[in-house]
Amino acid sequence: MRASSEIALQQAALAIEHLDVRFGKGDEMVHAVRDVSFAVDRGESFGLVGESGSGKSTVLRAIAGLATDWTGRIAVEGQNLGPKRTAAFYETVQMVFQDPYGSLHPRHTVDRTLGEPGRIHGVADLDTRIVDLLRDVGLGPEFRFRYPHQLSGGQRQRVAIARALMLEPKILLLDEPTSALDVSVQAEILNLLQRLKREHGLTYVLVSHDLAVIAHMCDRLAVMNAGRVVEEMTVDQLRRSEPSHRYTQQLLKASLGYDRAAVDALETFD
Ligand SMILES: Nc1ncnc2c1ncn2[C@@H]1O[C@H](COP(=O)(O)OP(=O)(O)OP(=O)(O)O)[C@@H](O)[C@H]1O
Repeated sequence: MRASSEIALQQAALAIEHLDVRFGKGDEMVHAVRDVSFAVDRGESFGLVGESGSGKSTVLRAIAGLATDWTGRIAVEGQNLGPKRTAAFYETVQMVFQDPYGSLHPRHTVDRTLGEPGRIHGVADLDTRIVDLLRDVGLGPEFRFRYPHQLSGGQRQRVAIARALMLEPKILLLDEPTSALDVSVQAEILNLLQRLKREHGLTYVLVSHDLAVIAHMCDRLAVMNAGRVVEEMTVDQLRRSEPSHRYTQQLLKASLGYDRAAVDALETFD
C-alpha cells in the first residue's frame, strides 16, 4: 500500500494539496480546514477520522462543491477542479450523506429519487436501470413506489446509495454513512458498501468519527485535529496500535468503539 506521498498525482483518483476552507467573513470567519494534503489511489478506501468539528466533513464538502470558499488544489483523476462542479464531475464523483432521513426528498418516491439524476444525465433504459440498482442494494422492485416515510433507516440509506450509483461514478464520498443507524443495520450497510466497492471497482473516501468503522472499511486513513491532518497511516499500522502522533494515540485510547476483537468480529459478517 502506497502512502499519499508515493502516489503520482496524475494517476491518483483524488489528490488534495494544501487545501484551506473557510466559512464566513471578518470576526465571524471559521477557518475549518488548514493546509490539508492527501492522495487516494484508484480502487482504494481512504478514511478521514477525527473528533467532532475537526474538519472532516468540510473536506468532503469542498470536493463536492458544497463548501465554496477554498484555496489549494483538488484534482479528480488528474483534472484540477475549479469553483463550479460540472456534469462530468457528477458522473465521476458522488456523495452519500450521514442522514438518510434528511438526504431524501420526503415527497419523492424511490422511483423519482433514483430517476431524476438518470433523466438529467440521459441514462439509457432508465426503468431497467432503477430496478437493477434497487436489486444491487438489496431492495426488491416493490420498494420502487414507496416514499421515504414508508422505509426503515437502513432502507433509506440503501436508496441513497443506489441514487449515488445511478451515474456509475468512480469515486464515492461517504460522510458518516452509518452513524445514524443502529449497530446491526450499520454492519449491513458497511458490508453492502464493501460488496459494491468490489463489484464496481469504486474508490471510497469515508469520513467517520469511529475508528472501528474506519478500520473495517479502509486501507489507509488520515487523522484530523483542529482542521489539520496530524497523521496519515495504513489501517494495518492502526491495528498494530502504531500511531506515532500523540493525538492519534489519544484518539485510539479514547475511542470507545475501538476494540480489536470487535473489529475482527465485524469482518466475519457477510
Ligand atoms: N456552514 C458552516 N458555516 C460556518 N461554520 C461551519 C460550517 N460548516 C462547518 N463549520 C465549522 O467548521 C468546523 C469543521 O466542521 P466539520 O463539520 O467539517 O467537522 P467534522 O469533523 O466533520 O465534525 P462532525 O463529526 O461533528 O460532523 C467546525 O468548527 C464547524 O463549526
